[in-house]
Amino acid sequence: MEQDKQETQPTVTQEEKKEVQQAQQEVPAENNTLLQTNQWQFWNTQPVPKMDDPFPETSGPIDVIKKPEDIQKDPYNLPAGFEWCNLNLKNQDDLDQLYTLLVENYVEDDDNMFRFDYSREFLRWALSPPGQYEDWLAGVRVTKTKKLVGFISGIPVHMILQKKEEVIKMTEINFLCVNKKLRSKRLAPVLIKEITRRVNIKNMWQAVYTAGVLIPKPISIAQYFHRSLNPKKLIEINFSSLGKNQTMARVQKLYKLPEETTIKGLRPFNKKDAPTVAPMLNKYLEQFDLYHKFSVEDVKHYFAPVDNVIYSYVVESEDKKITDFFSFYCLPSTIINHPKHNQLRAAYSYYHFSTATPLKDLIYNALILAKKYDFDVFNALNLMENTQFLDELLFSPGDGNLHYYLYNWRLSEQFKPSQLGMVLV
Ligand SMILES: CCCCCCCCCCCCCC(=O)SCCNC(=O)CCNC(=O)[C@H](O)C(C)(C)COP(=O)(O)OP(=O)(O)OC[C@H]1O[C@@H](n2cnc3c(N)ncnc32)[C@H](O)[C@@H]1OP(=O)(O)O
Repeated sequence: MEQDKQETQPTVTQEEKKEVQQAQQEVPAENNTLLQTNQWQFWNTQPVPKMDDPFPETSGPIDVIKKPEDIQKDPYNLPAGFEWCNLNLKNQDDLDQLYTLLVENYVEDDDNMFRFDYSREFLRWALSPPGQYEDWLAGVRVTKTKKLVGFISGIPVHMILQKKEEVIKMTEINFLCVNKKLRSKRLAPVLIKEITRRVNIKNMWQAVYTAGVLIPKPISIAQYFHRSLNPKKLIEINFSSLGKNQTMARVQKLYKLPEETTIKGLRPFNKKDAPTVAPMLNKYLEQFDLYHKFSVEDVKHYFAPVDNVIYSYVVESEDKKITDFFSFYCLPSTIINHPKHNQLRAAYSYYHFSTATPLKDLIYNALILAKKYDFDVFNALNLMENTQFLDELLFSPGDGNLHYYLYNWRLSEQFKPSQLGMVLV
């Protein structure tokens, strides 16, 4: 939800910006008491840095690698009446069950007005990348009814940290979810321990994940920014509101976009572009301290356009050379209990690179396309080089933070959002 209720371009001075950036590097003040009581019953047992640990001289793993024979062979015990399952998203019934679990129980905003509604096609796309392991989509079912009540996913990623040459093969964890009726029963730690076991079996010892909640210990804290595309609807659903002295007509005029894109040579990405796009994207990402190194197969999978899932574009020069790239993904939210609207259509800025067209122009064209595809809002995090375009393209800061985490890896520094080169869906 938009934090700034003013539907105008935020007027933030450079100094204020610096302050915000600095604050983001520190643990938020309201969590100081948690920090002192050190109350993390589960997280205190895990190989993650403590909130107040000093930064070491060098980065590296926290726990030693276990010998294969020391990795627990059997799944972790579940409470009586529940059982483990592997989800196969090619199976329509499994896909339907996962969709239903998430659409009814997954992440909501702080005011419980919106809940993510990842579509079935989106889940299939996000959870079936090249090299996926079938037991990394771990579900918990009620033994009697087989109803899916818990889930956690891992996908393989090849990470580069702090500009080192070495690729660290790890897992990206996402979609941790427990049915609302089973909350606060310590099921989440069991899901996390079980996926850890399944990842360790594949001889991988690190993970990357993001969460709205604060747990020990974020490597960085990014912030969401929102660009209105359909201001009338956003105001009607209380996502944003009219500022003082503003009229709906003025706000609509402010956010109006052209019907057609403005960059010559802009066209949808095609799988055939992957061998060119993969090295260019990796080259762009090299400037950041945390990123996933994309293979050609990854690029084909992650960026081949799919309606209502992923939209990707390249800019081609007159001599047919690809110079720039941008993409955004489609993640609607259910609008909880609204008399008129039931879904917020949100586009999220994903990966991009630019060698000829300024980034601001690329994202301006992403906005035009997102509007054309009937999205209500375009969201972006303040990571990578995104602060270059947020102000000028009329994004307003949101009220939620996104914490980035690494499992079993201690960093020698706290990352600023601008050091992050990775977007998790
Ligand atoms: C080497 C490989 C390693 C692989 C694993 C790497 C780690 C992956 C880590 C997971 C990355 C996930 C990335 C995403 O998917 S982030 C999205 C998370 N999902 C949601 O927010 C959906 C709505 N909420 C729920 O479904 C439940 O509230 C969940 C399932 C989140 C917790 O269920 P419940 O509310 O019924 O709680 P509990 O009684 O079972 O358990 C309480 C314990 O769980 C800790 N908790 C709560 N929320 C989170 C959270 N988002 N990440 C990590 N830990 C979390 C909490 O601090 C407490 O521990 P401690 O305070 O006592 O210490």
